[in-house]
Amino acid sequence: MSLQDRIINQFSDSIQTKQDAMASLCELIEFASQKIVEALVNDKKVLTCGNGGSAGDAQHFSSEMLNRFERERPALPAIALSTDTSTITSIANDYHFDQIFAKQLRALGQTGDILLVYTTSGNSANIIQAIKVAHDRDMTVIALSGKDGGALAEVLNEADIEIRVPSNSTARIQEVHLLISHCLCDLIDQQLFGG
Ligand SMILES: O=C(CO)[C@@H](O)[C@H](O)[C@H](O)[C@H](O)COP(=O)(O)O
Ligand SMILES: [Zn+2]
Repeated sequence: MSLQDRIINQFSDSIQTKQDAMASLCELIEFASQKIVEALVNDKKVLTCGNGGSAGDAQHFSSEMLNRFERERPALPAIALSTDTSTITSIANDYHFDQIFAKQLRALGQTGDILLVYTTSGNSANIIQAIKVAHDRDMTVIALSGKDGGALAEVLNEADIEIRVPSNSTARIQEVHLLISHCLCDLIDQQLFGG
């Protein structure tokens, strides 16, 4: 296969995964946006986390909340738990990597806040630990996942929302997670500030 054929395959797979996700996930994305809006109008905030490329997704979403998405509007409260290297390295060094998000959440998470997690496998232990702390704090969890949902699917409760991308490819799932993040930003702005 030529290099250009490989590119065409990547684009085709990405387009197909997005079409599959569009067909199955619209209602859940709408519901997740309503949960976030409900938290924001009650002076709560969104905390985000993920590993690797998903750490970037978490940071990407929080920056669009704190700064702006596509229109001028007031800043919205969000914190990415994957950005503070001093805190992350000290928690991992002194305790365990599994605790890097959970310990921050114990300090920053409050009842009614939203924990927005990004994980393609659903099996990242530090995400599972963060979800357990979120439940202790009566926070709602919104999980952007993929594959078979992994261990995450078993720790979520009925008040949480799992948006599982129908794919087994980490890259394809991440590409759809980014699109879902942008949908959430658009829907949040629309519900809070109108059209
Ligand atoms: O971006 C990529 C692969 O596309 C990687 O950095 C990937 O995010 C990392 O392997 C993560 O550790 C995977 O974590 P998860 O999605 O299984 O929770
Ligand atoms: Zn990636």
